[in-house]
Amino acid sequence: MQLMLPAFSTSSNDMIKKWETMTSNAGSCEVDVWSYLQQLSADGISRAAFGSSYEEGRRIFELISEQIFVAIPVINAVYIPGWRFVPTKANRKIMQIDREIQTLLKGIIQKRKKAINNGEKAKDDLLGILLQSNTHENHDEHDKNHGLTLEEVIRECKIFYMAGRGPTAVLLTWTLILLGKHQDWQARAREEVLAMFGKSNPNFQGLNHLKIMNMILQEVLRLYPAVTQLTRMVHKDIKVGDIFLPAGVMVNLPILLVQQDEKLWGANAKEFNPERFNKGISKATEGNMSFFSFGWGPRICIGSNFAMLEAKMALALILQRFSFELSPSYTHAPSGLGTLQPQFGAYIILHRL
Ligand code: HEM
Repeated sequence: MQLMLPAFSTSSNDMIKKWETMTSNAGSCEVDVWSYLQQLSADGISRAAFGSSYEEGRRIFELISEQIFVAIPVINAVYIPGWRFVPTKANRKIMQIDREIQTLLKGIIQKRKKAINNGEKAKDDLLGILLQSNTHENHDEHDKNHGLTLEEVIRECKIFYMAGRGPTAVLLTWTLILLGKHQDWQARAREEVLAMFGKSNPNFQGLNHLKIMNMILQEVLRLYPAVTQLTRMVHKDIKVGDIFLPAGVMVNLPILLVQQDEKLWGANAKEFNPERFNKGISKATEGNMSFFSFGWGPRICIGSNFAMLEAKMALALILQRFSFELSPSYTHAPSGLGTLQPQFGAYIILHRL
């Protein structure tokens, strides 16, 4: 994870520089932080996973967003087996975008493979790690018996790209909104950051020791989980408590509802109170399975440490340089399509420190 820190630092500092320019005249300005944080998180995942900056990978991001936009109505429609192979307008668009993404990613991968074959050291990013493990395992990219095929490497990169860029922006956005509203917690978080780093660039060890910030991020994840629900299929008949679940049944796990349930979290379940995480997650949950913003079990999010480190880096840099409050033009309207997003943006007033 430590190797990813320079990527997070570069992306966050790029965003901070833009905000500094915007506040340079009046000392303060109103910003819709949602769009900046989406770009920050896209940039972070791009640099960390592909070593390419957001600017270079912009076309890929545009394509993935376009594909999701076209695919959502198709996914939400009544399921008909084999329908996705019927050449409807939407299906043809999805396939065309897919081909374009594959071509772009193939270009990046092939450039890297050439460099590795020419004796260059593999880069310390996800793609570099996948390709290097493949050069040991698999000298023939079409040999399906060893290592990953080129298509599989592409698929892995695409999953990372898609799974990694959205939720961290969501976490950071709700954090700024809540800290904009709860000035006492913003002040406590800033005090901790300044005591740890002063105005210097945050380092890995320091970020891992920010207790107040960790409590704040846990509480934001509890109240505004980026992924609001999970679905699982029951594979064999099972009894859970008094409920019998036959094989084949789909079960919905409503993360958001469980994490705000008063029976599990007490009468103040819906209030923002990071203090509840003061003694860690197991104390806060009293041993219940009531906090699972990153999922649970074998399919738990593999990017949770990545997301927390990126969020801490960005938040520490913001707190060092700005104080902020909610703008009167902010409308609170969390919307749950895909991830839990602020439907009308996240308008914050930034003040230069
Ligand atoms: C605050 C940020 C994030 C949240 C709240 C989050 C949440 C989740 C959740 C709820 C799941 C589903 C787990 C399950 O089915 O049990 C998941 C899966 C996944 N996440 Fe994240 N995630 C975040 C950031 C990231 C990042 C930054 C990456 C990549 C670097 C990432 C990569 C993945 C992948 C690849 C999966 C699929 C794992 C699998 O199916 O085996 N996530 N995430």
